[in-house]
Amino acid sequence: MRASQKDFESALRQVKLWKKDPGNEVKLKLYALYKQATEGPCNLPKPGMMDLVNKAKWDAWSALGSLPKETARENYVDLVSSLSAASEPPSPAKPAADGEQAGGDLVVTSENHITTITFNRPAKKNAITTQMYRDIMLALQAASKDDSVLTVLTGNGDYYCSGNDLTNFTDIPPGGPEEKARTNAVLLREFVDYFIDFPKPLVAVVNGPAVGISVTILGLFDLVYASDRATFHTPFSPLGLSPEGCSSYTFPKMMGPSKAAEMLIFGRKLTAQEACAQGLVTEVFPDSTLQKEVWTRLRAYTKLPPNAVRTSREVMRSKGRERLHAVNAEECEALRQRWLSEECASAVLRFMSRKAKL
Ligand SMILES: CCCCCCCCCCC/C=C/C(=O)SCCNC(=O)CCNC(=O)[C@H](O)C(C)(C)COP(=O)(O)OP(=O)(O)OC[C@H]1O[C@@H](n2cnc3c(N)ncnc32)[C@H](O)[C@@H]1OP(=O)(O)O
Repeated sequence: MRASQKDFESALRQVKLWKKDPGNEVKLKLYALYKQATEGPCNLPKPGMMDLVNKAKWDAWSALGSLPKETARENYVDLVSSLSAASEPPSPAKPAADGEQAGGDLVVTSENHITTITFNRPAKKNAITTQMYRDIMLALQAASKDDSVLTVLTGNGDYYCSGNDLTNFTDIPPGGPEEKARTNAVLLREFVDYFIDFPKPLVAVVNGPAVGISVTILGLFDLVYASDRATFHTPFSPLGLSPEGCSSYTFPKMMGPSKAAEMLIFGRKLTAQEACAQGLVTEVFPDSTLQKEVWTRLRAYTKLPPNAVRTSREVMRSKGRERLHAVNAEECEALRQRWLSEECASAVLRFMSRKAKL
């Protein structure tokens, strides 16, 4: 099968997520194939004998002779997929040595029939930018059609996600705040709709604290596995906001109205154990074993007959879907109005001037 540009880009992202160093020999092979695939045959002058690293790279690249770019691309994808298949579960993305984040703010990988979407903005506690909302929708769209059985959301670094990036509210378009609020409401509704309509089991691996919209949408997930370091916080009132992600419906249903009110109206932060007791979290794991235990379990789940899994999920979900869409529409309209409020504007300003922390 020929590797497309998309396969190649996905392989490049996957390499950045490898936890283990594959060794110099593999790295040289990957380097040479990458250069051949993107630039064609090596026509650089040979580095001097003492320039050991660059000479090794030059040798590896030159050894590919006139191999066509497409073949190099294909060989690169094949090599990455063979090495990934033999490796450990997908590891959280690691920041590059110079502090730059590998793989962009959102990293999507697919292996062992699991598509993993990783928030990868650890320096900002994985706050979700407008671009990330769009990329999550694209990733869900692709995951709904790929050969994966499960789709996982997780975070890289110490946080799962600190919710909506509060600077999303600061670029005001020519149409003024009203236009911004209207556009945001439409986009938010579309974003949440993706979760409501997603056809495969959705799993959250909550590796650390979760805030705002990253918590509310958990009510639309099938499984929520959490580290014992995770906390669950929806500080909407202090921000002059109101709940979204269908949480105004899913949370009271799941935990009862008064526990939901404590979280969604009064902003009470839950520990992972409390969230588990309230039904928001499926199971809590010690932070040190979360990754190993969860990925082993998820891999076992992918071995179940996929059509049976999908059918069971569909019969469990179909009855509530229409209701969820109506709730989503209502929540987004309430938020459109909240975004135009003085309470919300001052909360965002307070955060921007760093006087406010949760
Ligand atoms: C397609 C759809 C597009 C539509 C867009 C519409 C948006 C829809 C939104 C729906 C409604 C809103 C839902 C929410 O999610 S509300 C919750 C918002 N989140 C917060 O209020 C959290 C704010 N952050 C904090 O309080 C603290 O940062 C936190 C407790 C999370 C961590 O504190 P800590 O002291 O450990 O770390 P720092 O504060 O120093 O943070 C490190 C850097 O990260 C930046 N940061 C963290 N969180 C956010 C955030 N949510 N938005 C922007 N930036 C964030 C923080 O500023 C630090 O940056 P610097 O190092 O540069 O100072």
